[in-house]
Amino acid sequence: MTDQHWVNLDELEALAMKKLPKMVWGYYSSGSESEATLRDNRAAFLRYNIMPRLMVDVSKVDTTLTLFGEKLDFPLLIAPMAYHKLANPEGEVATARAAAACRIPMIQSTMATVRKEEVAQAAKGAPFLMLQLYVTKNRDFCRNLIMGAQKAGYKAIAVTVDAPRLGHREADERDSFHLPEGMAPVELDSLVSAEEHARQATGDEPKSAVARVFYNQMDSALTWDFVAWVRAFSSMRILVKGILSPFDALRAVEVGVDGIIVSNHGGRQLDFAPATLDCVANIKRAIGDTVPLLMDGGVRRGTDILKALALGADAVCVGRPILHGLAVNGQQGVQDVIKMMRRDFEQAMRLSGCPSLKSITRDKLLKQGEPLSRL
Ligand SMILES: Cc1cc2nc3c(=O)[nH]c(=O)nc-3n(C[C@H](O)[C@H](O)[C@H](O)COP(=O)(O)O)c2cc1C
Ligand SMILES: CC(C)CC(=O)C(=O)O
Repeated sequence: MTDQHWVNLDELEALAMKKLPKMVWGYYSSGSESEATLRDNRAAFLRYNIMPRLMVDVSKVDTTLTLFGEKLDFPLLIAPMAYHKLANPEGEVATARAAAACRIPMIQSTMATVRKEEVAQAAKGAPFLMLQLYVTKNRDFCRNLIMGAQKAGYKAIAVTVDAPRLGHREADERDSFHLPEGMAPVELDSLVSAEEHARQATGDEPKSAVARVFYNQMDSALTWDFVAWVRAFSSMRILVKGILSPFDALRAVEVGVDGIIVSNHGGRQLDFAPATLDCVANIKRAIGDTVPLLMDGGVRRGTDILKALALGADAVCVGRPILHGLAVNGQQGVQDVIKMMRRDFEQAMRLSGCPSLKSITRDKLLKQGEPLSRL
């Protein structure tokens, strides 16, 4: 297996592990505490089988969809992740170019290592950009960030609601995770000095610099009235990211969000939170067709996308494999990841007898333990 030749995302992951410094690999790959949720995100996909229906004309399969008024080539978005420059010197610029080339949206993290205006430039041609928002205690800063994104042409914000504190990632503690000198989440410039991100902990402080900065800046008092607060000054669409309970999903719809991202943060926040795939159907039942439903966590195969859609998701987001592609081969590596997922999703649609996204329905799936007679 060479850098150029990997045939699935597990092989790509192994290449990325070899290439990245231990501290970066630890940060990218880990989940919180015993990593039960991290593992379960993947295991949940294995709990479902797909019952193919045959003799359906699948000579053409239509993977396209319209989301927030824009056309996507297939139902995949790039999940927000911090610090792309840890994987490649071009950082989020390379990722954004790949999103544009593959005509899928990118969600940029608040903790990006490239400014949002530069990312917007690089993403020209992508269906749209979203800015993921970590809500800072300093609300003036937060308002400026949102208005800056609106001005730069971002279509939506995705407010991350599963992180009143950063989850306890033991690899980061062990490695005293910190950013290399000269690298910083640039949007936070006016709040946190570059030295602070690179500083090693002293005394009783959290050993991980990311945990320390997060603790000092982010607002653990965040509640649902935040949505109305944003509405009052911004016309951007508002999504919430990190929903697992159908009650929270209903509450989100009640306060007027434009979309929900079912997520447990890739198993990095509450350990023993349920696998996201297991939450999708319940949430879909609760909110119906009110707003688009996205999900992320452990999506690695075309059949995974098909399963998520069959359970009620409109689209999925993919996280770590994007960073692996970026680490192994920059923009081209990210494009290769997206292309492979698209090819494999089309294959899953063909072999299961689903020529359109609409035809991917719950009755194509059989959960472990369910009798065949359910179909
Ligand atoms: C290295 C890394 C950094 C992340 N940074 C953010 C972030 O800044 N904001 C956020 O809302 N989620 C963040 N996430 C969570 C992802 O958006 C997403 O929920 C998760 O990675 C999806 O799972 P997957 O990696 O199994 O595809 C991060 C995840 C990873 C692995
Ligand atoms: C910089 C971090 C707060 C980004 C994050 O959400 C994560 O590492 O999971």
